[in-house]
Amino acid sequence: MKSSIQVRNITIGEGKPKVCVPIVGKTLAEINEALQVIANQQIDLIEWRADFFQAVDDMNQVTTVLKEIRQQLQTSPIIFTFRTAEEGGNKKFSLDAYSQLYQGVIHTGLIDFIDIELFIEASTRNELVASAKQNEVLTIISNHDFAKTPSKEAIINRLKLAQDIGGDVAKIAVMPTNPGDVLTLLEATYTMAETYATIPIITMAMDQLGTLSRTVGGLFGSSVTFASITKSSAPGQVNIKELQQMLDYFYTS
Ligand SMILES: O=C1C[C@@](O)(C(=O)O)C[C@@H](O)[C@@H]1O
Repeated sequence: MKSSIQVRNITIGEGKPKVCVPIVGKTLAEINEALQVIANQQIDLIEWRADFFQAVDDMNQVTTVLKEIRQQLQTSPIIFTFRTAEEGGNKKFSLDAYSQLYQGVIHTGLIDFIDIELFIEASTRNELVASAKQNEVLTIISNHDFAKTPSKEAIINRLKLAQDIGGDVAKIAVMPTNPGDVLTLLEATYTMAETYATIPIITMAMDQLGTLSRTVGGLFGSSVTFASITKSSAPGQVNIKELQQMLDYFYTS
């Protein structure tokens, strides 16, 4: 099975994997600096990792940043992500605070995608998915295992669950401790993409060991790869220029 979605000027799940760059600034000034650098690069999507932003608990400031990003990158799809501390993020937030932030951001009309974690409390998660759909915001349902690489079956089951609860994209990032773990991730990706997926999937093995998955993961069915531009948002992200060169090597379109 193969599936794709069209968003703004790109089709996710078709051809060369799309390159996403995370913005990890702590302040509006730092975010603006990153936006200047991004403007000169060939990128497909940007992710605002709002858990790095100092004033993420102030909805007015969050909206100001989103307006700035939208204004400077008019054609790129924007993903909004608050990564919880439980899954490798930078700030502790109560479930209520997470939910309020997400509802607020969904209603701004400034984003294309919102990244909702698969394993937050289920009713809140489902409410957020429903709210995103009502407001025409696409959902990436995500899971991050910074401690290990789950079994092939467990990886597939998480991606399937993300699909079953209504995600538009299913994503998983795992931590390998040996090369076999990277193979497990790639095998799970391939089986999911070929056999079960009705939506695009994004997978990666983190850290240096996992670099292979960030460069050739697309051949196995992963539709987006995350690259660093100034600072990285996760271990093992390859710098955008090097990544683009490697992708050119493996894909023609
Ligand atoms: O989920 C992901 C993937 C990621 O963790 C990575 O390993 O590249 C980076 C995060 O910013 C993003 O939200």
